[in-house]
Amino acid sequence: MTDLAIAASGLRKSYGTKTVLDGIDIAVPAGTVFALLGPNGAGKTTAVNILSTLISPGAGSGPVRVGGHDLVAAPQAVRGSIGVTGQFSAVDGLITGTENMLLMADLHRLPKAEGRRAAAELLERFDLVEAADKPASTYSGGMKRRLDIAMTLVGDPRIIFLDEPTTGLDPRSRHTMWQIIRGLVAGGVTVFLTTQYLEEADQLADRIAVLHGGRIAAEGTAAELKRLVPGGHVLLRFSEPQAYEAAAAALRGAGRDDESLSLQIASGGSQRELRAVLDELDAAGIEADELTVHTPDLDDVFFALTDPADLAAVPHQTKETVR
Ligand SMILES: Nc1ncnc2c1ncn2[C@@H]1O[C@H](COP(=O)(O)OP(=O)(O)OP(=O)(O)O)[C@@H](O)[C@H]1O
Repeated sequence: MTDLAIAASGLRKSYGTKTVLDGIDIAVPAGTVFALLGPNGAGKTTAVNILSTLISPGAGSGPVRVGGHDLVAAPQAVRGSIGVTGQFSAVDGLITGTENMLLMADLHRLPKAEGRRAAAELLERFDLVEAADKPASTYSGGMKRRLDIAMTLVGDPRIIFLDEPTTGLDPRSRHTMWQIIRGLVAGGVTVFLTTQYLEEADQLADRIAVLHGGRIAAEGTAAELKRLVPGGHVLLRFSEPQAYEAAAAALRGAGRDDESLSLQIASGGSQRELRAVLDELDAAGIEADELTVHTPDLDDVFFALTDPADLAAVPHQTKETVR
């Protein structure tokens, strides 16, 4: 298990009587991207804060190792191997991009020349050279976020924590950020990210854990998680009630929506299954006005696993691990 960059078992944290983390296990192999997914207030930031030594693990937590160091016994060593980009920017708007970078270099006690070299190199890498001498308050949201990550990388950490790295960014900036994260991983960095965006986890993460009610409700690759939820179907829409009724009679077992004149047929979306539906329609001489194929996406997984009603009904839901 030495190749785990982050390993935590039975991580707990409570505030007063409120249990935020109720014993979660996390194992992130070095050089991979792990996404912790959860709705607002699920405890994602709390997990990041604990793993990055900003707050202590709650009583009863199992051992936690980050970068091979024990979190409680050697917090300084952990800090030396990680970088953290929090939800709220660490960028100081009153000073320039370069000055923000040099400030980080000072915090990392880099010799002056090395600090300047690292700052220049990172500003270049994050496409901030032109803006480098302008006050950071003039930067766009995407530029500030890039500067934030560049600052995180000053000490060349091998593990980085990104708490909701693209929240509030426009689609182009979000894609740029994804490219940056992929670039980091290609360079061997381990990334622990939290996100509310399923697409983001789908795009970036090797493994995804869904946090709900203080527990990991499910964990696996995006494909494995998608397999947890049924929901693949073919949707046929009709404009003529007669055609709709005829199709419903031909496709017995299809779910009906009489208002929208649409039929839903459970399907994995394969060519063979689609052809079977079309053959039955052809045989009955019916043509649908619209046909769409819906395969389950992470949204379906998220909604299936993080229904607030579950928490009231099943306070200790079992963890689903898919391999
Ligand atoms: N210092 C604190 N004192 C009391 N309660 C806290 C404290 N920090 C966090 N909490 C509570 O713990 C819960 C989890 O918060 P956390 O910020 O970890 O969630 P999150 O998943 O990161 O949510 P978001 O997506 O909204 O940032 C919330 O209900 C929050 O109110």
